[in-house]
Amino acid sequence: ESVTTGTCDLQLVPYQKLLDLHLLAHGGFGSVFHARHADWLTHVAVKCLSLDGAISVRERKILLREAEMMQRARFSHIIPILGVCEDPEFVAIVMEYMPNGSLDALLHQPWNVPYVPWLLRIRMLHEIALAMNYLHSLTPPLLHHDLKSHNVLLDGDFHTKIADFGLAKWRKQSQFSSVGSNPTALGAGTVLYMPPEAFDSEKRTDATHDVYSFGIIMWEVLSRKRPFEEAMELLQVMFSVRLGSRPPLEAVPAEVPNREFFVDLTNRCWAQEPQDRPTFSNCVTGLEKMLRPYQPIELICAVSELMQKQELSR
Ligand SMILES: CNC(=O)c1cc(Oc2ccc(NC(=O)Nc3ccc(SCC(=O)O)c(F)c3)c(F)c2)ccn1
Repeated sequence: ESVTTGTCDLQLVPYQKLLDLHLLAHGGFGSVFHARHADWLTHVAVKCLSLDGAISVRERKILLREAEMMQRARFSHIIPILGVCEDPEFVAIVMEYMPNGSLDALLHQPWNVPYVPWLLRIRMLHEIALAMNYLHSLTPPLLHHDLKSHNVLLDGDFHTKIADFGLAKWRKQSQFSSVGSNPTALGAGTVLYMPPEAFDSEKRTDATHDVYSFGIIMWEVLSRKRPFEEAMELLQVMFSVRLGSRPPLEAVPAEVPNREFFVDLTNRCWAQEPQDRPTFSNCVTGLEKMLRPYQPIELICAVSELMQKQELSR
């Protein structure tokens, strides 16, 4: 019993197989629950659209479109979809549960995570660039347009998985829906990762929009600071970004290995002119060079060091 979308089929998950459902995240247009699957014996994340009451035809269509997109986006560093639940009174997407939460939480909760090894940070940036390079190399390219640290999730081994909660805004009906009209209606976090051209209602953003967002994420990973946290208003961020202002590169610590490379790559990713930004394949090539000098065992030690310190600070 499965739903065929695109190449391989999705499992149809009966609602009664989802045990111990409890709320993980809630937004204007949807909710995400944690659950255990009765047969698979694994933890799953379940996303349903929580519009008023009954499941509308429109709601079902939107969720199935998201499932198709996730199906099309299947890749090693993109959150894996496991199935869809299509009961009369409950329609949802079932996907892998990410036990280590979001990159945003890892970076900005120093009391929980006192230290994030540089080597692990470089691996994370490399994996995000790989995932985005994959999306952009699909035909037609799959543009994310909401890449932010909140949408980067971490599995049990702290490997990154690109996600798109999309709870605060209507699913992208078209890739080129310009947000110039009312960007502050989007989730607050979104504006911080939007390139200057996105604030021009005439202009359409393209693949370089995601590269700009990646530049902001790179700064955030290396500085462990929130971008533009000094700004009082999102409108301030929009105007200053359009005038060329960016988070301060001095916040990238001196002890970052190959600091010059990261400062340069960050500057190029968040360039004011879209055509001056690198492609994700350029980013992957550069980041791979940064990882090459390390032995695999060093990464394993970095992850276990993080786990131990996280354990201690619990
Ligand atoms: C502690 N652990 C957790 O809290 C947790 C929460 C969790 O919640 C969700 C996260 C993401 C999604 N949905 C989603 O990722 N959809 C989607 C759509 C399109 C594309 S393709 C690119 C694009 O077009 O954006 C794509 F890559 C992804 C969701 F439904 C639930 C999942 C796992 N663990």
